[in-house]
Amino acid sequence: MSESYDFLFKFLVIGSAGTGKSCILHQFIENKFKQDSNHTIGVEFGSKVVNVGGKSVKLQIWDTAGQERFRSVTRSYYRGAAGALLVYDITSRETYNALTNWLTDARTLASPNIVIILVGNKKDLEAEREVTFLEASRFAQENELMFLETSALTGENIEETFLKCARNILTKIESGELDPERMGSGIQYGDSSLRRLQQREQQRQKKGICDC
Ligand SMILES: Nc1nc2c(ncn2[C@@H]2O[C@H](COP(=O)(O)OP(=O)(O)OP(=O)(O)O)[C@@H](O)[C@H]2O)c(=O)[nH]1
Repeated sequence: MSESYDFLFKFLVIGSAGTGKSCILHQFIENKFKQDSNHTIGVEFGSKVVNVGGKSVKLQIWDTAGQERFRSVTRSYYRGAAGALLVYDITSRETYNALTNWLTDARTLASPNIVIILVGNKKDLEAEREVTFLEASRFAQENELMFLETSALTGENIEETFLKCARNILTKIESGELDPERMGSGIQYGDSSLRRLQQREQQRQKKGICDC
């Protein structure tokens, strides 16, 4: 069955190994916690259509391996991504310290305009927390990132993370800051949008004929 949607956005999920990227994607798509998550080899893929501000948006999501040995493979998937979830584990300072490198990769390899949301995962493990909410919020602010803490285990803020990122991209399209027709924007018009654009163009042409 063909799906109808207004836009398609390409998303990446990046961050160090073991931060919970695959579990976040699984929770978002299947609405349940992936019990037996193994390290991702290369990349995995998922997609879901969501409603954002009255528009239907298909999210095409690439979940990348965090392990260094897959870095050359995963980097080749960055190109033309419209949005990214940059994930660290709130119980691991090491994964937080690695954020700057991941961020540089995303902005140089995907696009300087990529919309990124910083995600502090494993919020359910409060007793083991090594990174405070405040310091991560400051990092987000300094680097122009949105920010949420999530739990792929309980599902807290998982859907909101994807929606927040998609909403931000949509706002930028509407304000003209992002152009879906630019090569490598990571955005495509879906059937519904194309039909609407065609109708608008036909009306514009009709008006042009009447005007002269
Ligand atoms: N308590 C808790 N554990 C989590 C959460 N998310 C993931 N985990 C656990 O963290 C481990 C790593 O999760 P993955 O989703 O495989 O991590 P990943 O970031 O995809 O790892 P790579 O594929 O190696 O990059 C697993 O043992 C998960 O069960 C969470 O929100 N809370």
